[in-house]
Amino acid sequence: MKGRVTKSTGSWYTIREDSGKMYQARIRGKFRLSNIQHTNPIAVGDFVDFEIDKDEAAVITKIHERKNYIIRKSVNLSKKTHIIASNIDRAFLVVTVDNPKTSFGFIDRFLVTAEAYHIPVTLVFNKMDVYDEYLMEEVEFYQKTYERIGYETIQISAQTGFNIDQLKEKLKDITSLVSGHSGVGKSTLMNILNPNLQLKTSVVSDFNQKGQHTTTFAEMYEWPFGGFCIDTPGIKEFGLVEMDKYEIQNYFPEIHEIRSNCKFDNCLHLNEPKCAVQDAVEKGEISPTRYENYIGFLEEINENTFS
Ligand SMILES: Nc1nc2c(ncn2[C@@H]2O[C@H](COP(=O)(O)OP(=O)(O)OP(=O)(O)O)[C@@H](O)[C@H]2O)c(=O)[nH]1
Ligand SMILES: [Zn+2]
Repeated sequence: MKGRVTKSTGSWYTIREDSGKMYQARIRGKFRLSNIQHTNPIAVGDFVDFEIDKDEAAVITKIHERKNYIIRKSVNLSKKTHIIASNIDRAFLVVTVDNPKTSFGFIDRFLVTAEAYHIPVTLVFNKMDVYDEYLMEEVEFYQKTYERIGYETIQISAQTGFNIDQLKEKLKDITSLVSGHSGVGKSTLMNILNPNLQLKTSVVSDFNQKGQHTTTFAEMYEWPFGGFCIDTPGIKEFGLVEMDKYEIQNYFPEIHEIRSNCKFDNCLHLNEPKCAVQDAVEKGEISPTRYENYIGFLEEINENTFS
């Protein structure tokens, strides 16, 4: 049988069979032993083969190759990482320009990490119902900045329902991740997209009241209109993936596109002569804030390397 892992506790895995029927499954030891890189051999989002053994228990027999996956550092001290979720078709980053204001820095950090993970991103501008003319212009400025380098954007209001049908069209039939920092209206949005999600919120708080481990696990939900959403409680942003200083430019599409025009192959676009990227910033073809954030991320990497 074939299915997809929708939830994992570490020893039990919930599998949604292709027909929609749910199973509780275990894994065979060999998966654990063969896993040298990650603490969890199987993650939410994985496509798996499974069978029902002689004791009527479901057992996972095979994991299909992952298209992509997101990770976090393992809680124990090992060098291994924990796979949070896999096979994500698109991430939707909910942002607001007021109450709270999402910064370019936060957005760019998210985009760089998503690029490193090979996950396309749509920027969702929420709370459009409350913006005055000035803030609307700010939204449009952000949209222009990101659309011209290839990111999709959409304006919505989770409160009034503005453009929610258009957003559903984008979420339909794919596996998505919805992120955003605290207060942007992510929960409000999830609840209008899927009223069943309200259940989950209360389950999580019960769990915490018992004084148990507060690490919550990712879980995959089916949207009522088709497609899946991977919820990662407690994870507001991706952790920065470990990167080499020469690698970062690959995750800025507008830099990546023109870097071969720089005089030096190993140009970092800081103050090297005949640098196509610095020229493009000067001509206004590359957004100055994007360029500043590129330099900021480079500096962070340098600090980590020397400490
Ligand atoms: N005006 C307006 N308010 C909104 C909208 N969406 C959410 N809000 C309000 O913004 C506040 C934060 O919304 P939440 O849905 O709790 O935000 P969140 O992103 O889930 O925040 P955390 O729970 O901290 O992660 C609440 O007071 C919502 O009522 C919107 O489209 N318009
Ligand atoms: Zn350069």
